[in-house]
Amino acid sequence: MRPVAVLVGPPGAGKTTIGEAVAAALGTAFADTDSIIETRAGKPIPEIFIDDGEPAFRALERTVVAESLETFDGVLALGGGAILDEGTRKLLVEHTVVFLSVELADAIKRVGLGAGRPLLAMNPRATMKFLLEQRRPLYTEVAAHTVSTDDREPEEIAAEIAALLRGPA
Ligand SMILES: Nc1ncnc2c1ncn2[C@@H]1O[C@H](COP(=O)(O)OP(=O)(O)O)[C@@H](O)[C@H]1O
Ligand SMILES: O=C(O)C1=C[C@@H](OP(=O)(O)O)[C@@H](O)[C@H](O)C1
Ligand SMILES: [Mg+2]
Repeated sequence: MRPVAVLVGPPGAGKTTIGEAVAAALGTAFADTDSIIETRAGKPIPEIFIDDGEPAFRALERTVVAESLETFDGVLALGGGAILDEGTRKLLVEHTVVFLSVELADAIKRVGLGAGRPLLAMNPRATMKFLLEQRRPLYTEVAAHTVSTDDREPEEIAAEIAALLRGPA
């Protein structure tokens, strides 16, 4: 088993929201590695960062992503920072990866003051600007398709991705 598609992109790109809609359109399951991590850790992501630190979160993320890439049959959304890990990027070479791109203005509008994303809890605008610049080449490196989400409704974006995954009629 392997995912039908893997969604990557920065926080606020809409991986969770659009992933669910794409899975519904295709009649497949949806999973988000952040939710799996929370279930496994028994606590929300901000608490993992506070109690155990970011390196512990990244280690758990690496394990959960690798397992999901091997076993999950459906649309899989990754957390925005999963692609920072070189091993994860190597695994993604074998998969259909869709990069949901977003520019700073829309990303910040969507995540506000972090909304459960500990990396953005302080100084969200400067942090998001840094994350976008640091990660853009990594998202591009792993992706077979890039879909822009700026100034677009989730339903429209999901329909485009579902059509792309179905392939030519
Ligand atoms: N295309 C979009 N336009 C407007 N708001 C969006 C769009 N995509 C997602 N959102 C909103 O932005 C927030 C973050 O979306 P989410 O799916 O959690 O992103 P990610 O998982 O990539 O961090 C949510 O409140 C969601 O409803
Ligand atoms: O960008 C990141 O490093 C992170 C993004 C979050 O997921 P979303 O991209 O779904 O917000 C979550 O995995 C964690 O807070 C770290
Ligand atoms: Mg998400």
